[in-house]
Amino acid sequence: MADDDGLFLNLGAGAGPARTVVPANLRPKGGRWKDRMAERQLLKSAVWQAQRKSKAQQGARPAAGSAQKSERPAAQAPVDADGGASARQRPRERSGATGPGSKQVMSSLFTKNPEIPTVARTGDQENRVSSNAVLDTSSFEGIGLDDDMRASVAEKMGIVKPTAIQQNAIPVLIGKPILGGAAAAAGGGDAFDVEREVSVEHDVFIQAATGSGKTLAYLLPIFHRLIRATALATSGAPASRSLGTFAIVLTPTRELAQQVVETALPLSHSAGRNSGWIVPGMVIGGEKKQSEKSRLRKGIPLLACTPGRLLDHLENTKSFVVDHLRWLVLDEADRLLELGFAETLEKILALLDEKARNKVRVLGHRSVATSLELPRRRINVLCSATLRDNVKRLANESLHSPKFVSATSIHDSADQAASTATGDSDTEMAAPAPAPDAGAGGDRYSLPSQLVQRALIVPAKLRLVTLVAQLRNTFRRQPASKVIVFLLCKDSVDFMYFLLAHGGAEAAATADGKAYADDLFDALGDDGAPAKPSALPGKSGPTLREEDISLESSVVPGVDLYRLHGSMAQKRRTETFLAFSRAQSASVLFTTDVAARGLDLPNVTSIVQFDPPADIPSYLHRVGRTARLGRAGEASLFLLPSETKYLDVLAAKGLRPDDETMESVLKQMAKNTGARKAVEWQLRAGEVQSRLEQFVLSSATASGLAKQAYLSSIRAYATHVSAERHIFHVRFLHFGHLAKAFALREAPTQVASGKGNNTKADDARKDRKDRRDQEQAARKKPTFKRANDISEFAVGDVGAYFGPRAKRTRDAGSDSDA
Ligand SMILES: Nc1ncnc2c1ncn2[C@@H]1O[C@H](COP(=O)(O)OP(=O)(O)OP(=O)(O)O)[C@@H](O)[C@H]1O
Repeated sequence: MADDDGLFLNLGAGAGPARTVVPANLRPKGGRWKDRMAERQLLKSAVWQAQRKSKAQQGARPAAGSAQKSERPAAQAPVDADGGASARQRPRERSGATGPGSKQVMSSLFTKNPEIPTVARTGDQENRVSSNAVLDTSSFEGIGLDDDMRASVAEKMGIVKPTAIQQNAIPVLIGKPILGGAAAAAGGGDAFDVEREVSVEHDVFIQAATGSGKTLAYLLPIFHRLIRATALATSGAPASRSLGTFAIVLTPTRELAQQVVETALPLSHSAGRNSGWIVPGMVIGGEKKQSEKSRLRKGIPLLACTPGRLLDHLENTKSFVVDHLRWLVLDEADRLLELGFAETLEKILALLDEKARNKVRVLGHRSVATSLELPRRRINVLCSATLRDNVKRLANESLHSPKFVSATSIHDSADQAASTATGDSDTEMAAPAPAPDAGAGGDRYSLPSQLVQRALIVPAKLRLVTLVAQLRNTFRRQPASKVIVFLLCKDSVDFMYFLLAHGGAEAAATADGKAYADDLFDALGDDGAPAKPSALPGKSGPTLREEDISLESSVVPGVDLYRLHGSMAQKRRTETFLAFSRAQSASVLFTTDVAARGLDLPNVTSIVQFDPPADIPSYLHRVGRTARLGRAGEASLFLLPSETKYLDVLAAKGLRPDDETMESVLKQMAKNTGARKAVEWQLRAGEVQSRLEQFVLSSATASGLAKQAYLSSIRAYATHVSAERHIFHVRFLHFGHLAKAFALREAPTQVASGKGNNTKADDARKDRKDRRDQEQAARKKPTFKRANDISEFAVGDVGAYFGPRAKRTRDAGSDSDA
C-alpha cells in the first residue's frame, strides 16, 4: 500500500460498500471549498462507476462486434479497470485489474469505449532529408535571372537561392533563346527591332510538393521578362499601368489572391524604375464592383483574382484592358476544379482567346507592349501540388505545347510526368531528396519528405480532452509553436475557439448567478502559471465577439487563439489571416478547409486534423501548411476507432502516418503534476473534461455554441464522399459519446431523438443516388467540368453542381466573387 499512492477503490465482489482510499497527492487539501467540493464529487462519481462496474461484471459477457462495425459499445461489455481502450493496449496493466480486490479507478471517460485497433508503426519518418528546401548547390544567376532582380530579391525578401521547383521552372518560363527565324516568328512586322533571338515558348504545368516555392517559380520569370522589356524599350508607349494587364493569376480563394499580391509587392519595387509600373493588384469580390472597376481603369499589370469575378469583369468592364496579356496562371488548379470552376475557366479561356485573335500584335523592341522580351503569345501556367486525373485533363485541354515541370523532372506530357516520381527525367537537373509520391489510380501526390505524420485513434468521449492534452504538450515542448487545427465545419471552429479561450477561466459569474469556480491550472499543474483568461466572463458570461481577432487561451496558457472560416466577414478573414501569419508567439488557428489550400502561413510547426479531411487531396493540402521550404513539421490525424480503416485508404496513396497512442498524450499532459500511474493521469483527464463541461453548463454562449457545433458536425459528417462512407458513416457514431467531444454531458435532444440522424433508409437512398450519378457521369464523355467534391467555399458555379448553398452543411468558406 505504501507504494500505491494512486486512487484506490477496493471493490471486492459483493464485499459491501466500496472503500475509497485517497492518496496523499490527490487528497483534497486546503484551497477553496469549491475546489475541495469538486474533488469530492469526482471521487463520488468514481465510486459510483466502480459499483456499477462491479454489478456489470457479475453478468459480464465478452464485448461483441469489432470497432470497425460500430463505435457503439456492446450493451454489457465488461468495463476495464483503467478504461477500456487503454487497458486493451497494455495487457500488463490490465491484468488482474478486474478481479476482486484489485486496484481500480473509474472515470466515465475511460469506460465503455470501443476497442482501439492496433496500428502498425512505420517508424521511418524521423530525420528524413527535406524535399522542398532551398538548394545549396544552385543559384538564381545560374538559371538566368536578371541581375538587378536577383539583388533586390535578396535584399527585400532575403531570398538568395532557388528551390528545386524554381530551378526547373524558371528557365522554362524565361524561355530558352534560339537563333534565327526572327522575322517570321515575329509576324513579319517591325523588322527594325526584330532581332536574332526568339524564345521558344511553352505553356507550363508546375507540380511540386506543398511549400516548395511555386508562387515565386512563376512570379520571378514574369517580373524578369517585364523588367527586361522595360529596360530595352526605346520608344513607343512608355511603360505604365495604363497599358493594362500583362499577367493574370487565378486563385481559388481570396486569401490566396491576397497572398500572391503580397509576394509580388517586393518584386514590383525591385530593379529600380524598370519595375515600378508593374503594380500588383487584385479583384476578388467582397468589395464594391465600382471601386474594382476604377482600379482596373487605372491599370493593374499583375492581377490576382478569383474566377467568377474575373469573368464578370472580362464580360462587363470596358476599361479592363487585356490587349497585352502574356500570362494566365491557374494557381492551385486542382482546387479550382474541385470547386466547380471548370466551366468558368473554360469561358475565361475562350474570351481571352477571342480578344487575342482580334488583336494584331506587331513585335519589336521599341515599346514594352510589343517587346520581344515578352512571350509572343499568352502563356498558360498551371500550378498544382497534385497531378490528379482532372488536372491532367485540364492541362491537356488548355495548355499548348506544354512542359510538365516538377522538382525533379521536366516532361512533355502529363502521363510521362505522372509515371516518374523522381529521376528519369527528360532534362538534367538537381534532384532533391525524393518526396513520398504516390501514384495510385493515375493520381500523383507529393508531400515534403521531412514531414512527420501521426495518427491518433481516440474514442469519441476522449477526443476533446486528448486535443487539449495534445495542444498543451506541444506548447510545453516548444513554447513558440504555431499550430493549425482543422475542423469539419464553421460551428465547430467557433465552439473550439470559444471553449479554449474561456473554458479555463478562473472564475466567472454566469447568467444565472452561479459561480464557475474551477481552476483548470491547479488540476494540470501549470508550474504555478496563473490562468490569464482573455476576458473574464462578466455577469452574463463571455460572448463570441466578431471584433476579436484573437483571444488568449485560458486552457492552453500563454497561447493566442485565432479562428478562420468562410462565414466570417471578408474583412475579418483578411485580418485574421494576416495576424496569424505574422504571429511570432505561441498561437493556434482553428479553421475549416478554407485555410487548407495554398496559404503560406509562415512557421507553422504542427497541424492537427481533429476532424478527418474530406478526401486525400485535402489531407495533403492540410498537412502541407507545415514543413514548408525545408523546415521541420508534424501533422497528427485524429480518428475514431471506427475510422481506423481510413489508414488503409491513406496507405494506398503512399501516406503512412505513424501511430501515436492517446494514452501517451494524456500521460504527458498529466506528467508535471507528478501523475504517473494510470489512475492518476486518467483522473487528471477526467478533471479537465469535467471542468470544460462545467464551463459549458455555466455559460449560455458556450452551451449554445456546443450544441450547434455538435449538430452541424454530425450533419457535415454525413457528407463524406460515398467512396469513403463505409468508413465515415453516421451510423457508426455514438451520439452520446460524441457529445463529450463538445463538452456536453448528453446529446442534444434534436439528435438524440433521431431527428438529426440518418435512417438506414435514408442511407440506402443516398447510396442509390450516388451510384446512379456515378453511372451517369461514367456514360458521359470524360471532361474536366465535373466537380468531384463538396466545396468548402461555395462559390460561383458550385450551386450549379450541388444545388442551393443552404443545403450544404460543411463550412461554406465562401469566396463568392461574382
Ligand atoms: N528560394 C526561396 N528561398 C527562400 N524562401 C522562399 C524561396 N521561394 C519561396 N520561398 C518562401 O517559401 C514559402 C512557400 O512558398 P509558396 O507559398 O510559393 O509555396 P507553394 O509551393 O506554392 O506551397 P502550396 O502548394 O502550399 O501553395 C513562402 O513564404 C515563400 O516566400
